[in-house]
Amino acid sequence: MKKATAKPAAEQSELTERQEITRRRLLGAASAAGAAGLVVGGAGGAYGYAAMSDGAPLTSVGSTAVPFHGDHQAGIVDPAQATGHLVAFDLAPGAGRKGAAALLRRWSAAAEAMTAGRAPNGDNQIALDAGPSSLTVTFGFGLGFFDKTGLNDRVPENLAPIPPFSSDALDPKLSDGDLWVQIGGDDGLVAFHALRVLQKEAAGTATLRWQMNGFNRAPGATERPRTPRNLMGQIDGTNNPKPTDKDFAARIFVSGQTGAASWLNGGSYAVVRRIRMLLDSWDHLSLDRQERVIGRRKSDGAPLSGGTETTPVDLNKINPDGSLAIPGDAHIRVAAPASNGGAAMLRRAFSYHDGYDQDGTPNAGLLFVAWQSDPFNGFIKVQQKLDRADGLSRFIRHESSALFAVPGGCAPGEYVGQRLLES
Ligand SMILES: C=CC1=C(C)c2cc3[nH]c(cc4nc(cc5[nH]c(cc1n2)c(C)c5CCC(=O)O)C(CCC(=O)O)=C4C)c(C)c3C=C
Ligand SMILES: [Fe+2]
Repeated sequence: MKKATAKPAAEQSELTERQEITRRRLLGAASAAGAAGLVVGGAGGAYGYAAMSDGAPLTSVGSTAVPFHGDHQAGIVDPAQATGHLVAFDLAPGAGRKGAAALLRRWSAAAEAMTAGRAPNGDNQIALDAGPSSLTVTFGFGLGFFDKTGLNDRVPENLAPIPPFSSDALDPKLSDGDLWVQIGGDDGLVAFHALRVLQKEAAGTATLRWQMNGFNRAPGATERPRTPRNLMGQIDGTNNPKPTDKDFAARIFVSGQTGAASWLNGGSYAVVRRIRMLLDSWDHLSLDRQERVIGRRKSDGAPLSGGTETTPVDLNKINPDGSLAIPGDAHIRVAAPASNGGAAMLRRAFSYHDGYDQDGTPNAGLLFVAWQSDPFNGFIKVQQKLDRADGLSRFIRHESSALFAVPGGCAPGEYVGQRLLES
């Protein structure tokens, strides 16, 4: 990383005139390219960052920074980046509340520096030449965290084990965990750098339980910002709740908690499921069958009830032959809030590919991350329905599962989770 060059938004006035001009140009170019291509950070927006060493600005990809500080942690509302690492740790015996607090303080300091494009303490220089590249680092707590830190009386009521589903094929070694870190960045080295730094900071306090590596399309790969595609080739993420929806904050972020769980206000719950795609079976389906399994066209994501990608789905539309335009077991029918008493979540996924099994089948699929203020009225309710009735079930396998309480964001000088660990 270029040392000590990126500034948090509050310190923008310290930028040199040249940096400021470049920053404005980057922001102007980004807004001209369309809002969908911009990150929206926890504190109210990404800022273009012109890291300078020899007078040349970084590209817009490298120079874009997502503020670490804010009401909510970054990495929830921002578009998923090109590279993602999901990592779970278990607290070491004896680490306790004091050790956990010190770790969160170290992690927050390192994350704050790296997301602003600065080198963290004891840097390993993996990302030395790069700007922040939309790096986000998001921290969450699993049920075991509260037990090992003696904070059982502060467990929020919705942080309960996810019930089993009939189609589950879960690997316990790849599930759960005391602490969770989600890292996302638009540059692979920047994301790996963050992973290594945080892993080193954990030494002696927490051990790695599982790690999953994911990816998405890189910014600039399409002629205009588009909804991501998954490894089945579908446009995936269209009907997510939008920050402009009037109930968006209530659906995604925890609020109104009093007493023991008030530390979680401004936070959220993350459900993490590694879902393998049975791609060989999927590829045998005709395009027509594939589209009817989801209920949308593959080419442009338009619902089979008509229109374009963003046209509202008409679940009641009947074809001329009397059949439902969106089949009865189509994924979007079964998953829709209208079919689940209004239950909704914000899906922010990465694809993964971990090589091939011995029989040649690809070990690939979706690192599904769903954000909601109440997992029982979000992921769990919808998955209970999908488990019974989704036409997509035959082509996917849930292999890992975890639920984390994700605290709200922190202010400068604070660390993530401080309200829990120090009150
Ligand atoms: C429990 C929740 C969900 C799981 C698990 C899930 C897995 C999964 N989904 C796709 C592909 C698509 N999903 C789409 C829409 C969609 N999916 C869910 C929930 C889960 N998906 C919801 C709530 C919705 C929105 C439904 C609606 O209101 O219309 C789509 C269509 C495009 C979109 O709206 O995002 C695709 C494609 C895969 C491949 C998958 C597991 C691997
Ligand atoms: Fe889905």
